[in-house]
Amino acid sequence: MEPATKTSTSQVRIQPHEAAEVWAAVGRLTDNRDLDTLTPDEFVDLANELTPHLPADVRRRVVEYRRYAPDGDVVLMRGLLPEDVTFPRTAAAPWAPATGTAQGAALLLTSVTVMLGEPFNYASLYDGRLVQNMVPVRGMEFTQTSQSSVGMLDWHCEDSFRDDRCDYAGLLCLRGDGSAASRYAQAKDVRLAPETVAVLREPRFHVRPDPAHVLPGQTPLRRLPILSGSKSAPEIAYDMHHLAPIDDADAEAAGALRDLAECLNKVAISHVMERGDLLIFDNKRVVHARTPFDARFDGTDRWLMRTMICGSALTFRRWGQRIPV
Ligand SMILES: O=C(O)CCC(=O)C(=O)O
Ligand SMILES: [Fe+2]
Repeated sequence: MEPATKTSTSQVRIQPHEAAEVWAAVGRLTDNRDLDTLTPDEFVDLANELTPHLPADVRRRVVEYRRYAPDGDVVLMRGLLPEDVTFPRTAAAPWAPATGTAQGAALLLTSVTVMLGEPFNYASLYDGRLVQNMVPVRGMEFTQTSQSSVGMLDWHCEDSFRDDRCDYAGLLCLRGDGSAASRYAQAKDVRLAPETVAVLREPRFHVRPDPAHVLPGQTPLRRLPILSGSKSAPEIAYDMHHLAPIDDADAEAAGALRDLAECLNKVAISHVMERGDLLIFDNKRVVHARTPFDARFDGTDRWLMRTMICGSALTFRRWGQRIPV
């Protein structure tokens, strides 16, 4: 088993002159427009136009990751944002519209992730904004949402309560915080007794909706196995706080969940996101978390932008819209 001190599965370093060239292309394509006036489809179309301007190595590595993930289910790109670009104050909410140079960062993030499929968001999450801000929010410090800070954001996959949850998510860091480590654990690194794995592969669990979603009425609990898929590329659906055995008396299932939580901590990969880091993870094969950090709420707090990606053209066409309900 790999030691827990690993920092990432795969890294791509973007050179300063490459980042400057891409940023210049962002400027040309934006052409002084307010990108917030574009529809989500128009925004993604524009991001697609930016993609050919990305460094060839970035494009090659993203396609390789999508096809074979040869170096693992998490990929980290570093140095995507030029050092001399300044960003506005950290957004005040996940759904706050990007302004000024932050619009360019959102476009850049989308130009990379669009190589994996269709960027989307649910109408129920953060006002359905395509690019969301992962920022601390006052009063939300101890929640199990991206708005938390002094509280640990525990192990989860994005939106396990939906069977059409995203295939990938991309996180671009505009402003880092030295104490906040993003943590990842890959399903393929999980080592458990065969009988525990067998329990986790049975649909003996159900998951509650993520509290970050604004949902009408009672959403039914989704019944699911925690582990699925092939042995060589296993899939995982996990949310430490919102998942439980369907049967309260199912001690075997509860025990398997405990063993899994312990194992995830052992195989965790940690990375402190710095400005210009773009982290992409496979939401079907990786669970993630974030360690506590202090928020000042003064415009200088940690700021990541996130997009979620649907890798299936079929699912995307079924939704019939980029912001499905
Ligand atoms: O802030 C991070 O590193 C991850 C945030 C996250 O996982 C979330 O908002 O769901
Ligand atoms: Fe998350």
